[in-house]
Amino acid sequence: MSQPQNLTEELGEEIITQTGNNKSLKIVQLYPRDMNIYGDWGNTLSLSRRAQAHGFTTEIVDYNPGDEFPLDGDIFIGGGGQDSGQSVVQDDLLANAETLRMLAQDGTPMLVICGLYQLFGKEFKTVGGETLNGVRIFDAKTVGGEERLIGNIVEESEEFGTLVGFENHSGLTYLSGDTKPLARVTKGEGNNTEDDGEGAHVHHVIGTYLHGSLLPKNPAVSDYLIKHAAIKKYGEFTPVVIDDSLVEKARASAAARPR
Ligand SMILES: NC(=O)CC[C@H](N)C(=O)O
Repeated sequence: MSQPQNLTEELGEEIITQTGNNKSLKIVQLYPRDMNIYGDWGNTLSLSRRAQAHGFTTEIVDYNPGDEFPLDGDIFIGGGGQDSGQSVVQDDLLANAETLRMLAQDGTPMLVICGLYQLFGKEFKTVGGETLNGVRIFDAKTVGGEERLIGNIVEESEEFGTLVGFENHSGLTYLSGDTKPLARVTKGEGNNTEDDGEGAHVHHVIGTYLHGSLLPKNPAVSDYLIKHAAIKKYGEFTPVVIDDSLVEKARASAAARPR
């Protein structure tokens, strides 16, 4: 199914609500035209709704190749894509690599999933023999594998506790240097088939193979992104206690599912 040209325009009325205070967060979705599969748009929507529940007004901005880069973004989020989609965005991404590195070092929260996670590393050698250079926020290299790693995944993260989700990738990612994994896999594969690491986490930038059900099923990750965005912009974050009982049921059911 083709993506709408501008997801924000399509759903804008619904997702931007006034909450009566003057605090707002701008969420930038990176490359929704080419990098947005397996429900990744749902992460953006979920993040926006969660920020609204914490009392913020939210604005979602799509960033596609050639657009003016939204330097005033408070949270950057990007999804997965096929190798071909990654190839399409590569030049634009590299043109913005220094800006993204600067924002990351400055503490801007970001969440990048699968295909964009791979491109936030140093390089991705595709199974077709192409080398895509990355942004170098993560000290990570990815190599295209012959086999796809597909299925439900459960992992334990120091920062977030248990994370549940779904992975679907052939790229195998290897971390080095100071880049630590986001979590240790207890069910599924994660970064590669050799170690139990999944994803990566440096500054406030999270890379992961968990797709569109990540933020709806793991609100602690949304809260982390919102908290760091709010502290960076306003110097404070006062969380609202949100009833997560339904989420807890969904998490328990996801964790119990077979691979
Ligand atoms: N789901 C994805 O984003 C896939 C990324 C990459 N093309 C891979 O298969 O490894």
